[in-house]
Amino acid sequence: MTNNDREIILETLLMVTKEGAFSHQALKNVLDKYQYLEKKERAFITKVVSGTLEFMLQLDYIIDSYSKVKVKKMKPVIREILRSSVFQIMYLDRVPDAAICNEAVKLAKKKGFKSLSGFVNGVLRTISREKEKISFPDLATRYALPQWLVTYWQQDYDSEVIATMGAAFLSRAPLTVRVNEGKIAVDALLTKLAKEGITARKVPDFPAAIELTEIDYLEKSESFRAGEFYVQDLSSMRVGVVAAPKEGDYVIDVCGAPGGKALHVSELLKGSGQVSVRDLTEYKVGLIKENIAKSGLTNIQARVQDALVLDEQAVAQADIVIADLPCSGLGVLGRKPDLKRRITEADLSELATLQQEILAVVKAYVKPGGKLLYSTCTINKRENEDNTGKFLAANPDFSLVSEKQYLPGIDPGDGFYIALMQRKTHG
Ligand SMILES: C[S@@+](CC[C@H](N)C(=O)[O-])C[C@H]1O[C@@H](n2cnc3c(N)ncnc32)[C@H](O)[C@@H]1O
Repeated sequence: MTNNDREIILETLLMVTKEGAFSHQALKNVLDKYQYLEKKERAFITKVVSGTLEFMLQLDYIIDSYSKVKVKKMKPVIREILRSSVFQIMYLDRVPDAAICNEAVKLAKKKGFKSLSGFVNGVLRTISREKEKISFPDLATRYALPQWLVTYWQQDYDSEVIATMGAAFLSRAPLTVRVNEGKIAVDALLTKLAKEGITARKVPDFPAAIELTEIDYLEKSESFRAGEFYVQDLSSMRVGVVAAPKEGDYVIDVCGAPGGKALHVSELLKGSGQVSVRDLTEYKVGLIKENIAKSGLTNIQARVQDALVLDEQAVAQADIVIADLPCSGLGVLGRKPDLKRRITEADLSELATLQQEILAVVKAYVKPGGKLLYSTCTINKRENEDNTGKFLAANPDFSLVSEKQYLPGIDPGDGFYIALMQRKTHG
């Protein structure tokens, strides 16, 4: 890889860590800006930027262990050069360590830090020499997790579970998609994808799911553009299965964008019934509408509706209400490196309160005898089990049918929580 690639990596990391950009946006911006890059170079830049951000909390520990100047006190350019180089030394074998050090030194000089090039060289060469001996003092550094989050989880999970989740977040999960069986059978899609050069296989216990590997750009797939499959994690597919809609059911999804779960439920209704999907803004509802159009499903409509505001027309109308609510997203930390650095403990409590407020409004839409499904993609008892417990305590006309927290590395798919409740037929 060229020094130019490394300069682009530096530019991208600075956009994220200094200017506060989201990592996927920063990466998209630079890859759009440098259109001339070859596919191999784009892949390298993406890998190093994503990996550096994902492992950052651990990389900083390593650098601090071998540098007199701590990461927090470093000039941003030097800090990002060191972080991305240490990521390569620790986790990529394509480039020899000596070349990584040389390129880092060259880049520091080019960026006007000639006086610090010896420092960069010294720190990186020491880390390269000592790398086999590096050990991590705790779960937070071992799995590149914020210390406050590990402490928070330790209230509810033992260290072994947290370690398993931490390892799962750092491993690359294959991309799972749900086959739109109204359009194509699973086996037929597998044959079609093979012809398109996409490697795919079925997932045990998830009849409509397939896993894709070695896929480079989804939009290139004709089947994807034709709406024959939809990108959806296994955990999220469980919502449709647990909701188990019956023929003719009327379903309201109160926080539905971009529409994954609602589309699944609409498909399970096999052309019968109706699904009303809502979200807060025109933009979000636009995303749902695009996905509905692509799916070819006709028993589903989308509209703007604030879930915190009662929709009088919907009171006692729904056989099933799906409340897949905004949450802290701790179950998908592996896919969202920004979240790890941004989320705070205060956010967790705020979200738990918002979820309670939404549930208190949307419960009214459930018919007597109907179901309320509450789900989140997080691992946090305050948002999950505690909220369900509070809801049931405040609403004796509802009872718990089932409840499960799915944990990454332990259950297939992302971390996820689903509670199914039922409204009593009378009283
Ligand atoms: C977890 S996501 C939903 C994912 C969706 N169920 C799916 O499967 O594709 C939560 C959604 O809640 C929406 N949201 C947040 N606050 C809301 C509110 N007050 N009313 C309606 N939707 C809201 C967000 O815009 C976001 O799209």
